[in-house]
This record gives sequence, structure tokens and C-alpha cells, in this order.
Amino acid sequence: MDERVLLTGAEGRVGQAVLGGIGDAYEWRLFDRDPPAEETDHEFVIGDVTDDETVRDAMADVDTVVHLAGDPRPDAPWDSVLRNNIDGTQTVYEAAVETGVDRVVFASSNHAVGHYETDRKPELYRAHDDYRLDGTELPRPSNLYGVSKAAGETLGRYYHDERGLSVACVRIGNLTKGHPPIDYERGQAMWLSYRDCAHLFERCIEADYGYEIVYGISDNDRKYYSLERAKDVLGYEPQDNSAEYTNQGEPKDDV
Ligand SMILES: NC(=O)C1=CN([C@@H]2O[C@H](COP(=O)(O)OP(=O)(O)OC[C@H]3O[C@@H](n4cnc5c(N)ncnc54)[C@H](O)[C@@H]3O)[C@@H](O)[C@H]2O)C=CC1
Ligand SMILES: O=C1O[C@H](COP(=O)(O)O)[C@@H](O)[C@H](O)[C@H]1O
Repeated sequence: MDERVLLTGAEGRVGQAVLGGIGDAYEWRLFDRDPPAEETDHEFVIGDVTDDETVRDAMADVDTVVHLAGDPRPDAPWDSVLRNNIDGTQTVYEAAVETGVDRVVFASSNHAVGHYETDRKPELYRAHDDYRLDGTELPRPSNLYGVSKAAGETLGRYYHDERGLSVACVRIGNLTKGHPPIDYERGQAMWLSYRDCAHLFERCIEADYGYEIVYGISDNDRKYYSLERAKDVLGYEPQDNSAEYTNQGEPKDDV
């Protein structure tokens, strides 16, 4: 509870999953350009992540930044990802080193490596296929949004190597609440449940590391992302598996 954590993009889906699971575990300062939709007990800063002064001020006395704010749309246009994702992320890293923050956890995406799927789909989405990406591969973005996420990872590498910041980049799969994506093989292979999401970000706040790229998915039978690095370095222990649900999202126990 002594650890003070700044959460950018707190009002979004990932932010709500994190706060729903580990909202009581830390002293949070929430940050979003939108005001809170519901009353919150946590400190809340309304601001834009491209505004360096507001971002620096929000980092006062902060130990860790969980940086989620950005445009999450796979089809987002260049001007939006350039501003919200690339400029915003550089602003966050720079403010972190200037204010003495220990670590930044960056929300990267499956779309940073989407083109590894091109010649392997749909087979790699299936449980019998043992092809795995493990985080050591070069980016192969599927869109300009994925390019912006690869840029965020590279900025993190620079701020770690040159400025000594600890950085964990989580290539998040497909976060959905309650059950895996319906009728969508790709989404089921990279499903991240809400509780596994909260637990993974808790591990990113707690573990010791220099610079890491890990995959953020549940322990799905169908997976094509390795979870070894997240388990070994962060101590990630996922609880959920999309194979426990039907293609329509019903728990198999109930069917
Ligand atoms: N939801 C998912 O399955 C995945 C999400 N991600 C990444 O996780 C992060 C969060 O995604 P979601 O919660 O799904 O998106 P979301 O759209 O639900 O939430 C994003 C939040 O960031 C805020 N925001 C956007 N631009 C901002 C700016 N310039 N300054 C301040 N606040 C800003 C928005 O107001 C919103 O509350 C994003 O960076 C996204 O790229 C990555 C892979 C999968
Ligand atoms: O990065 C993201 O990825 C997920 C999954 O991508 P999809 O193309 O299979 O839907 C997406 O839902 C999310 O909005 C995005 O931020």
C-alpha cells in the first residue's frame, strides 16, 4: 500500500480491469483526459499525456507509472497514433526519468507483431499448433497503430539503456470481460481475462527487471504467444483459459 502508482488511461477498459482487481493494493493516482465516469476514492488528474507539464506534475512522489493512455483502435489514423501513442508515450518516459520514477509499465499490443500471423493463420490459432512468439522477435506491425506500439517499446528500450529507467512492455492480447471473444478464433487464442490482466499488471509493479517485453494473455490452450518470460521474470500465474468456454462464450461446465 506504500507504493504510489500513476495509472494513465485509467478510465478505459484495461484501466478498469486493473483497478477492479488491484484497486486496493496501491496508492493510486489516476490520469485520463476524460473525467471519471463514476465517483472514485482515488486521486484523479484530468489531463492529456502529450502535455509534459501536467504529466510531470502528476508524477510527483510516484514510484511506478502504468501507462495505458492512447488510441487503442487497430484502424486508428496516423495523426492520432502519432500524437496520442508515440508523442504521449515519449512524454511519459521523459517525465518519468526527470521526476525520479523507478519504472514504467507500457501497454503494448498484439498488433506490434500482427504480421507473424499472415502466412500461418488460421492454423496458429489452434491448440495443436506449437508455433510461439516469445518477445525476442522483431516487430512486424499489422497497422499504423501497431507501428505506434512498436515505437513505444523502442522508446522504452532507449529510456532504459540511456537513462536507467526500468521498463516492462506488455503486448496485450484481447481483453474481454466475463468470457473470451465470441466466434473469433484469433481473439480466443489471445484472450486476456480481467482477473489475469489485473494480476499481470500487479506483477509488473512488484517484480524486479531492467527492460522486458512480455505477452499479456491468459493461459489459453490455443495460444501462439509464449508466457514463459512473464512467468519467469514477473512471476505471472494466469488462472483463465479460453478453452473452458464454448465458442459462444458459455462456461463449458454449464453446457
Ligand atoms: N483492450 C485491449 O484488448 C487492448 C488494449 N491495448 C492497449 O491498452 C491501452 C488501453 O486500452 P483500452 O483500455 O482498451 O482503451 P480505452 O479506449 O478503453 O481506454 C484508453 C483511455 O485512455 C484515455 N486517453 C486516450 N488518449 C489520451 C491522451 N492523449 N491523454 C490522456 N488520456 C488519453 C482515454 O480517455 C481512455 O479512457 C491502450 O494503450 C491500448 O492500445 C493493447 C492491446 C489490447
Ligand atoms: O491492441 C488491440 O488489440 C485488440 C485485439 O485486436 P483485434 O484486431 O483482434 O480486435 C483490440 O480489440 C483492441 O481494441 C486493441 O487496442
